[in-house]
Amino acid sequence: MHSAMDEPLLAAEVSEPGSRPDPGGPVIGIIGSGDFSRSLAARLVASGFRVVVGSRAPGRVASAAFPARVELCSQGEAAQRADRLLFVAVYPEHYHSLLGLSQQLQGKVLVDVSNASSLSRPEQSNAERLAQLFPQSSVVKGFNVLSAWALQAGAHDGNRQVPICSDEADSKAAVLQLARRLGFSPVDVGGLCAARDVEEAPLVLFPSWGRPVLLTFLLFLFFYGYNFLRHILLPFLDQGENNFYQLPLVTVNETLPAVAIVTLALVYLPAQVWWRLSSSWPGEPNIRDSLVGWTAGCAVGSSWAY
Ligand SMILES: NC(=O)C1=CN([C@@H]2O[C@H](COP(=O)(O)OP(=O)(O)OC[C@H]3O[C@@H](n4cnc5c(N)ncnc54)[C@H](OP(=O)(O)O)[C@@H]3O)[C@@H](O)[C@H]2O)C=CC1
Ligand SMILES: [Fe+3]
Repeated sequence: MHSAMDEPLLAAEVSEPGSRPDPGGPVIGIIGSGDFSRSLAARLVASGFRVVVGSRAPGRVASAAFPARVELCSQGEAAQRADRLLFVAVYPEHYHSLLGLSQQLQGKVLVDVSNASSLSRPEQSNAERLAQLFPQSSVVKGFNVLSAWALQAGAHDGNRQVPICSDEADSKAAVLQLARRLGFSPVDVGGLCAARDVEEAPLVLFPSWGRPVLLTFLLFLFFYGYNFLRHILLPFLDQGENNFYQLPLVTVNETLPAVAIVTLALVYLPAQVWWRLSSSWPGEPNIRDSLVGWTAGCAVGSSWAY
């Protein structure tokens, strides 16, 4: 029996990640001709894909804004011509203006690239709203964590993980595959209910840093208090020595190395101890694997220690 799983997800299936798809393969559509659309189109073309961009007014879009191989057309035409995947690169408040395209978008995969505008945790994510507006299409959330600049620059540096979620497994697989072809590292984060977190991810500054910062601050207070007692208060009470002028500089300087060494120990010692203990239990590879994770996860903490 023929199933959707038998169909190739994208243009010519290529097994090696570095290889390019067949330029005569399926067409990828983008609705909207703004910053994100331009960068995405450039990246898709550079990766060997055919691209159609649908604009409300294609005649008014500066043709130099897009690579020569990108075709600019009306939104309806782009929706029609895209074989399977269509990126919705318009702001969520304008999604309803696309309702007239429902017919052409039927059965297509809509990739919602929008970000949350605040961390107010609305009831519905943008992607869920898009899915509600277009029940005949399947919606995949993804690519929103990439800035237009990062899309153009490509995955040369740093962290280029792209969380992707959807309720439709086939559609999600197609977008995961596309992200990989563009040189990014897609991460399947589950169903569309995860979209709210994905949309808020670009707004969260230094995720997971709260506790390390608090712990470091408490350690600082502890050692500062200890040094104050030992070098300032006790000599003053004992011998009347006035060392209070040392508080802003000398005491801080005495405190910082202690904080650093304790933080470093907190970061590495638990993993080291467990590692040694677990190496004496030969049948416990899972514990060792999780320790590798622990040590890697301590990178954030170690930067504080330095
Ligand atoms: N810029 C970035 O770095 C990033 C953007 N994003 C997301 O991508 C989406 C697009 O962002 P961006 O490209 O920067 O935005 P722009 O303002 O640059 O472009 C938005 C485009 O939407 C189109 N559009 C369609 N319908 C309407 C409408 N009714 N009113 C106004 N515009 C409409 C317009 O294209 P036309 O006139 O041709 O129809 C316009 O160019 C947003 O959801 C954003 O959150 C996500 C990550 C990064
Ligand atoms: Fe280190």
